[in-house]
Amino acid sequence: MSTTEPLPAAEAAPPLAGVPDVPADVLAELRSTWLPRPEPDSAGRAERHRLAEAARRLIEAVKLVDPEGDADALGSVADEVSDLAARIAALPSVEQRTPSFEDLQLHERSPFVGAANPLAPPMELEADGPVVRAHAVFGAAYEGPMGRVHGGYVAAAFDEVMGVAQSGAGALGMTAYLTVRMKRGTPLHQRIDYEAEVVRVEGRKAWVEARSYADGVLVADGEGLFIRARAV
Ligand SMILES: CCCCCCCCCC(=O)SCCNC(=O)CCNC(=O)[C@H](O)C(C)(C)COP(=O)(O)OP(=O)(O)OC[C@H]1O[C@@H](n2cnc3c(N)ncnc32)[C@H](O)[C@@H]1OP(=O)(O)O
Repeated sequence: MSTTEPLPAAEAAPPLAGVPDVPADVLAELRSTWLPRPEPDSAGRAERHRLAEAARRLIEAVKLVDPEGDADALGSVADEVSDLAARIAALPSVEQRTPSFEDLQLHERSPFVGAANPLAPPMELEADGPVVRAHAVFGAAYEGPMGRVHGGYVAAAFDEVMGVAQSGAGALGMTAYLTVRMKRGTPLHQRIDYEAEVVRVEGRKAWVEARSYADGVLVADGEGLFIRARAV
């Protein structure tokens, strides 16, 4: 995959031979975990999303704050944030009850697209069908080389969009391997576009290809093998 031509529109992609025959209602439910991003189903969930967004801003601010600045001010906010963390930890935890469907949604919990996960940029998923399109902006907390996204996060973003592509196509596997060619640095603070599609399925194995672009320029491409668990 060395072209910078975008993949064909999802609607135009032909049905993929070999994809297991997953019942339509099961596929629809799977796809509903990533597209479209649902509105919060409760006031509490909306506030949890607002909290996660505030935590993202906190992470970014902590990453960027100057240690040569006012040490007393730094110490004071460190105490306050520590107190806040303790207050949040004292609230009821999702791990103390049976998770709901909404709790389990990728859009809720994922470290890439999860609205409730402050580690998620968050990435936005854009398309239905076998071709997944996504975009994300990575802040300073994701920095590896100066001004560029850390290679581990570059690869992890591919895992997410490839995982969604094979899941959405009904392959339902887990990543067995992932190869990412980092052709240029992935810049921080600007939109990175992704596209991924299942290219081959054999039995429980699905091969997925993906590409990422910054301002229309190919920055990385790769492929992965996803293997569906044996039927039990
Ligand atoms: C709505 C959800 C959307 C999801 C979005 C998020 C996506 C995130 C995706 C992930 O990050 S998944 C988490 C990271 N991956 C893992 O934790 C996987 C850990 N590994 C495993 O659980 C198992 O190794 C695995 C399920 C991948 C395979 O175990 P199996 O016991 O099913 O494999 P088995 O030994 O039966 O081998 C089946 C075939 O696959 C081949 N194979 C197995 N592992 C392989 C490997 N690593 N590389 C290449 N080939 C492999 C194996 O040779 C064999 O080939 P043949 O059928 O041709 O003989």
